[in-house]
Amino acid sequence: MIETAYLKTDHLSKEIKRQPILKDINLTLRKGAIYGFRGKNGSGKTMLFRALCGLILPTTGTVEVGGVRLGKEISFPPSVGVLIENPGFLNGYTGFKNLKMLAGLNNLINDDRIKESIRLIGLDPEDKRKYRKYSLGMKQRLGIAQAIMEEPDLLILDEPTNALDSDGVEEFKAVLLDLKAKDKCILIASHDKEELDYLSDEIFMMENGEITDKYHLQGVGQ
Ligand SMILES: Nc1ncnc2c1ncn2[C@@H]1O[C@H](COP(=O)(O)OP(=O)(O)OP(=O)(O)O)[C@@H](O)[C@H]1O
Repeated sequence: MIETAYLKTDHLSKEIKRQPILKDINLTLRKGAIYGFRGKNGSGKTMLFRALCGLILPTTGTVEVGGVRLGKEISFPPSVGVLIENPGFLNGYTGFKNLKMLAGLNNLINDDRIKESIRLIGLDPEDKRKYRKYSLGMKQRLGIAQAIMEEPDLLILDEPTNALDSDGVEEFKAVLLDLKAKDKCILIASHDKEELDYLSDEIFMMENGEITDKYHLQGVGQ
């Protein structure tokens, strides 16, 4: 089978104030696969993810998504869902209203799909509590729902499960495997080796802004 790359980086490097943060990153990632990124605190996972979704520009090298170079023809990947750090949800809105507001930016999905995404990740779309009353894990679940609700071709999740209970982790895994089966390209950074090994088709190890090792796994559902 010939696998075509969906996301490709070519000698991607990033310096901030002359400090190298990312060093010569070369990735070729396809759709229908889950990629895990592991590495110590400060190894560059979040910065790499920022570069892959167009939030920072490389100092040298390129990022291509769907054959289009970021920062040149387009600023952001055409179809992307992102969970990096704290999403900018509004404290005074319910979970549903927060997602509805964000869904309104692209206008691709209806209320039913928003509610389904909330339900899939174990929250109640009819919950009348405001976001400020949500627990840490509920906030993280809503962040995941936001990232997946439009079923984007590229999904970038930075430590998506660190506040989740075991039910939340199971719901998360099921959602991701369903998206993988729908031919999405999925990237996850996590410190949980077991969870990452379970979900991923390939693992990249990062150290000091470099990819120092990678290994293939069976990948669940293959
Ligand atoms: N705004 C910034 N300006 C300068 N340097 C930064 C900035 N943000 C992060 N860094 C540096 O970039 C490097 C990579 O940080 P990054 O957040 O990507 O690591 P990480 O692998 O995601 O870590 P963690 O596991 O703690 O989330 C670190 O050395 C960090 O100090």
